[in-house]
Amino acid sequence: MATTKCPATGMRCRKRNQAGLNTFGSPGDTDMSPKEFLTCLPSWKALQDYYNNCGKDLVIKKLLSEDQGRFENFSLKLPTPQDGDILIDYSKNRVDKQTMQLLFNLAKECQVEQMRNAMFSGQKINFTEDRAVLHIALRNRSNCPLLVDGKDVMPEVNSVLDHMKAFTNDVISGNWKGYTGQKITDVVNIGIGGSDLGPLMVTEALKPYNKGLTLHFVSNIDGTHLAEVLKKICPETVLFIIASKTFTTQETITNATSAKTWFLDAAKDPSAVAKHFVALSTNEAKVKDFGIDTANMFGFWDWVGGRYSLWSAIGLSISLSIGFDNFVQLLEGAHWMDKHFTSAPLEKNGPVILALLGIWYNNFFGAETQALLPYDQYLHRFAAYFQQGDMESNGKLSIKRVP
Ligand SMILES: O=P(O)(O)OC[C@H]1O[C@](O)(CO)[C@@H](O)[C@@H]1O
Repeated sequence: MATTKCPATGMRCRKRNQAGLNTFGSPGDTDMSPKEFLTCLPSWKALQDYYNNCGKDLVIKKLLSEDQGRFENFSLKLPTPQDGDILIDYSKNRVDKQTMQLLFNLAKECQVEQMRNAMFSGQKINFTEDRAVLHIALRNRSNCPLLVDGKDVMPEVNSVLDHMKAFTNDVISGNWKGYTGQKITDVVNIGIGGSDLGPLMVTEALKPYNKGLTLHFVSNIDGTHLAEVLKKICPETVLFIIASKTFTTQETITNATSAKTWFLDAAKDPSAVAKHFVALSTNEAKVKDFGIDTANMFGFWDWVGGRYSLWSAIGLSISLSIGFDNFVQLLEGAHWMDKHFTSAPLEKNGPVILALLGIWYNNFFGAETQALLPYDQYLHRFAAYFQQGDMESNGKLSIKRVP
């Protein structure tokens, strides 16, 4: 069987060929570096030529004054079922019609649509770890079967959601009591990376929907992060969520252990841990070792990437903050966007257009900085969340600058 190098990693990509995906449309073996591989594509060369000839001189102010219909031509309105339109206005970018056409040609030559369909059908497109990339199953509100290794993952997804619902309702209503019989008032999520930033960003963004519990997030290995939170809470009324896909991450386990010591100093009785500690993880054995009752464990699966895990049990802190019904609405919104992504043609596809603009700026303008400037104070954590996704996708932390 022919192997190809993956342009993203340079690794030989037998797995991807086995999945019937011919990497980036390239037949057979190649010894090219990933960058060479990509830059040899005719669509890439056409973009480079266009950039050299006129793309580099595009000026937004001039583009706007020369084309009265620029806003209409370079924007998308995506009508949501209940919440009005999402407007994606990309008219204030250094692109013209020709640039966009060449970018769409690149996407087609790189088989973006085929790769997207492979991802949505549970194929193991994460060939370096031999895993499916299926966070979309977590928000698959249509509930249509999604198969990984021939097995429908939806029953397990729904069963964890049921567990999250029952638990959320119990804690918010006060049915769930602490070791002295008091209701929970504070929730501390201990995690890092995707097990922290996604829930932190969403609970901040959706603060107006908060149902009454106070949420805290601890991620830093510097003990003062936890110490400052411990000053604000009481062992009798706190719930610790230990959020870790692997349950081996040093920062998280260190902070979780300190939290447990602090708690037991007050409670004295190890059986009280069950009332105040829950785990979100894929690693049942490690959760048990830590001393958390697996009845209080909310599971997920290896096909959930850390940076996409807020849609999984890792979103329990979100559910506790805004209530389970609102958490489901969040899943519905993401599912709606997934449907748009899978059905809209590339030229009218919001996520595809935004990604292509990134490719244009990053590679042709050499822009190293991308600024996210949310006006809305509730979105103030968004940049950190986005940066983690960006860092992990690129395998490096990129501080970027748009010229
Ligand atoms: O959830 P875990 O296993 O503790 O990992 C935390 C984070 O560390 C990473 O593995 C690397 O940053 C992320 O992917 C993940 O979100």
